Amino acid sequence: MTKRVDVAAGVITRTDGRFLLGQRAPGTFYAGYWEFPGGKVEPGESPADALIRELDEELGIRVRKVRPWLTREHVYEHAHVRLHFFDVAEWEGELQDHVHSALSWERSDAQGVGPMLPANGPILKSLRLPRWMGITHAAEIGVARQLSQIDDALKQDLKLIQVREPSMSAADLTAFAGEVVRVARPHGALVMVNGDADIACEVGADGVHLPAAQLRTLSVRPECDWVGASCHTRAELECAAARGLDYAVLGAVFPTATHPGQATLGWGGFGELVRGLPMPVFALGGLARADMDDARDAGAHGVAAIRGSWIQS
Ligand SMILES: Nc1nc2c([nH]c(=O)n2[C@H]2C[C@H](O)[C@@H](COP(=O)(O)OP(=O)(O)OP(=O)(O)O)O2)c(=O)[nH]1
Repeated sequence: MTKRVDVAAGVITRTDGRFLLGQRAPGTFYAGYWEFPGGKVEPGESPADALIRELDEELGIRVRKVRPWLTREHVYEHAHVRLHFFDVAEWEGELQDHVHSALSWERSDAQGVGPMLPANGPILKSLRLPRWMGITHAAEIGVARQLSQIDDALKQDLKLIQVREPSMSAADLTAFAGEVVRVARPHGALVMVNGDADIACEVGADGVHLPAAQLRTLSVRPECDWVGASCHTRAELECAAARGLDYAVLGAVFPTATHPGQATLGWGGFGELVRGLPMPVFALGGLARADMDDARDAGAHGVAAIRGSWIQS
């Protein structure tokens, strides 16, 4: 039977958005490959405590705060590894590497070093996902007004848009989504189209976002670069994970105008539901920019919002 090993690894991000990778030293397993700093969880230790210890031993830094992010499993020749990835939110000290051949600060969109450890491919893809997702409601406020709000938000820092227009005809959705893709491109923002992979492809969007009902009946992953889904329960989140989806959106955290009367999770309920999942999960429901820290403390990748995303015009 393959040995099972728990490993804790940390994403240490600089203010310019670059994250730290280390190159495995000669004489170790997969020498020369690049990894996130971290190491094995010892018996009786929590993954978070293991990471704090490893970052002190490996890099000489004192970590003040880590936030759970993703948990992925990978079967290597030597062991079945369960990797607990954390966001290293606060740390102190000077980096002094004691174990790697080299360290490098890398960008998620244009990584300069390689090869990465085989388990880390999806992690790098997850790091390309922006933290804030703006969700459209053009059918409610009018296409022209929505496009102008998108334009304003893109000029600020919006990098991820979900076109969600369940009441639009296919023709109107195609035209609107095509326009969103056109305005988003120069800003390097990703666009996902809710509910229709064919339209997503036709307009050159980056991906498709599946409503929960479509997720439940999905047999094969749509052929889009990015595939995400809306989830409300642990079973739906596990379904999204089992289908190899790139992200999920989970809500409602707080009451919303879109779904009045819907039961809410609060941050405690949200944190319970997302624990141990392999893909990033956005928090949704009654949230605004100011909620980002609470969301990430609860284990969210970021925040998704309809009303909270758009600067009123
Ligand atoms: N630290 C870290 N380990 C990773 C990443 N991705 C990945 O697959 N791993 C795997 C490789 C190893 O099997 C394990 C890390 O264990 P480790 O670095 O403590 O130990 P090791 O196998 O090199 O050897 P040792 O401690 O027994 O000397 O997790 C990553 O990004 N960071």
